[in-house]
Amino acid sequence: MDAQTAAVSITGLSVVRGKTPVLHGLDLEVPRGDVVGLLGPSGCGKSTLMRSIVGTQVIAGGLVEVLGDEAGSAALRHRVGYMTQDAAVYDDLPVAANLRYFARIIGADDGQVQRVIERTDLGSVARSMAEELSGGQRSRLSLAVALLGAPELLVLDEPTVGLDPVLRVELWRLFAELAADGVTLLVSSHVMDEATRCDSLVLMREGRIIAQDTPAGLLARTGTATAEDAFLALIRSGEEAGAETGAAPGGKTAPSALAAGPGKHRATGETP
Ligand SMILES: Nc1ncnc2c1ncn2[C@@H]1O[C@H](COP(=O)(O)OP(=O)(O)OP(=O)(O)O)[C@@H](O)[C@H]1O
Repeated sequence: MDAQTAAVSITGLSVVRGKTPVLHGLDLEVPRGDVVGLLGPSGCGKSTLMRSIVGTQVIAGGLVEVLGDEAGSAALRHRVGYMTQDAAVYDDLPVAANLRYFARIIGADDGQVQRVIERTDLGSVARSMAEELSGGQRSRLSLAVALLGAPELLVLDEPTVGLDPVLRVELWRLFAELAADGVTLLVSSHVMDEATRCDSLVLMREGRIIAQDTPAGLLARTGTATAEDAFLALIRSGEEAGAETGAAPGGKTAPSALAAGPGKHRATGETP
């Protein structure tokens, strides 16, 4: 996969946060137009990987290329949307005013504000204060902010956390609609049952990618029925391989599934 087809191309990404090595030489390719699930237990490095992709993370080594440009470069400002775990909206502003504010910052017009309100089905609460929104509406407002500027890549950090199953299904339906329009989505979650909604899955553990495959491929390869069991089977096989070779557990247990490709640029970020 080259830069024409890959939305994200990462080679040898290492990140140290504080004094702790958090990512250990990751290789990753995200195909354009796919919904890619980034799954793994809390603390495994999902947010750090996402921050590296959107260019807000200082990296210790490696190459991160996004839509053919260096991660975090000005050329990507309108092409990449990022939704962090905490809703970054103003509680004391109405929904529409929040969106108009963020639209001004990136130079998007009011037509775009209207478009993302419709897209995220927030029309009925457009005049409500953000603090009055339900959890699901608040998540959709954060998503609406990320959608301003019509990004080609959406990086969504645990967008469904804290939502009930019905709202989660609604949000995943919206992700599928966006992907059908050609948007690439990288969506993190530690809810394994969301895996089935993705075109492909990236499983992480302890700062390493232990598998990248389609949901069906992952189940077939591990002989399991759920993503959760597949994850556990991969960990077990990694530990067994580690015991045989003397390698540390949690290392790459499925290197053949990793489609590493040549990144061209070194990513630079703003925060450690
Ligand atoms: N500012 C920081 N300084 C030092 N270590 C940090 C910092 N932020 C995160 N870490 C550590 O980096 C590791 C990866 O954190 P990260 O937030 O990327 O994990 P995550 O998989 O997204 O977790 P979660 O699912 O809980 O959000 C964790 O061990 C965490 O403690």
